[in-house]
Amino acid sequence: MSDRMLLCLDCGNTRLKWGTYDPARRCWLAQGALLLTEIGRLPAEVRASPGYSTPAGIVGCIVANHEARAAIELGADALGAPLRWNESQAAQCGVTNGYEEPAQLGADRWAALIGARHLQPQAPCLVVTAGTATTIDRLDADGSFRGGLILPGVDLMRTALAHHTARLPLAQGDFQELPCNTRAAIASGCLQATAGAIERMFRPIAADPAAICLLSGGAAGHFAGLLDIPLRHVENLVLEGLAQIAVAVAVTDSTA
Ligand SMILES: Nc1ncnc2c1ncn2[C@@H]1O[C@H](COP(=O)(O)OP(=O)(O)O)[C@@H](O)[C@H]1O
Ligand SMILES: CC(C)(COP(=O)(O)O)[C@@H](O)C(=O)NCCC(=O)O
Ligand SMILES: [K+]
Repeated sequence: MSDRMLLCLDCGNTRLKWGTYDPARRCWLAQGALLLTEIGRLPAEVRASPGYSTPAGIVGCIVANHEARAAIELGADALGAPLRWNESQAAQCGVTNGYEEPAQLGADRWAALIGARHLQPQAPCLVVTAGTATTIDRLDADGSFRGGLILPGVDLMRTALAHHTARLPLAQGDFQELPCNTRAAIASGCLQATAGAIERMFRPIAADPAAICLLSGGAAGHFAGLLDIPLRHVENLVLEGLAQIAVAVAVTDSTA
């Protein structure tokens, strides 16, 4: 396998997250994020990052629209490295996919499950990514993805209330146990809905002392403190999975 750097790209519905990965030392050189409106800056950002050299390859996952996809493909051309979009599959990197139609599972959820499998190989995991949407996915200790939930992300919940009611503002309130004003009631309701769904999904695995919830995504910090379950925060679990996929792909390509 080439020891050259690999670039991983996770394009969600709000932001493009990127990371440069050193496969020889198995560590990140740099990570960053751009709003979808800033995708054109990707080549410049990545080139300016610590330890940059032309990547041997780029592995990405995308759940955003065609415009974002086309812009990223242009960026990959500018960086002079081949780009491979990873899709959800029936099995990959030690994870098997329990979805009725494996390809229907969001490619970001799939990569996050692979990241979880790598970081907690022996444990039953609840894999939570809190972004535009919040996803709550169950991964058993043998690597089987058993199914999961899609909720509006915490910001989307607040936005939906503001857009579809006459009297509710776009609230930025703090969390309160028993809110006594509208802003705190909205903010706390959205956070409790999310935390409650996570804790409910954790219940079936809670008896296993190794069971853990892996929490990632840009909105994770809003409710992490509310969760009363074993928790590990991972800065970007999707990128962790993409790095494992990129290494596996590079091995396959070099032996083909
Ligand atoms: N600087 C920021 N810009 C945009 N969203 C942010 C920022 N900081 C935190 N967030 C939160 O992160 C969420 C986006 O997280 P992210 O994991 O990038 O989502 P996605 O994968 O859907 O693009 C937003 O909905 C918001 O709650
Ligand atoms: C659920 C999602 C919208 C999450 O997207 P994100 O919050 O990361 O932008 C995305 O994973 C998706 O479009 N999934 C396809 C449907 C599915 O997973 O069943
Ligand atoms: K998500």
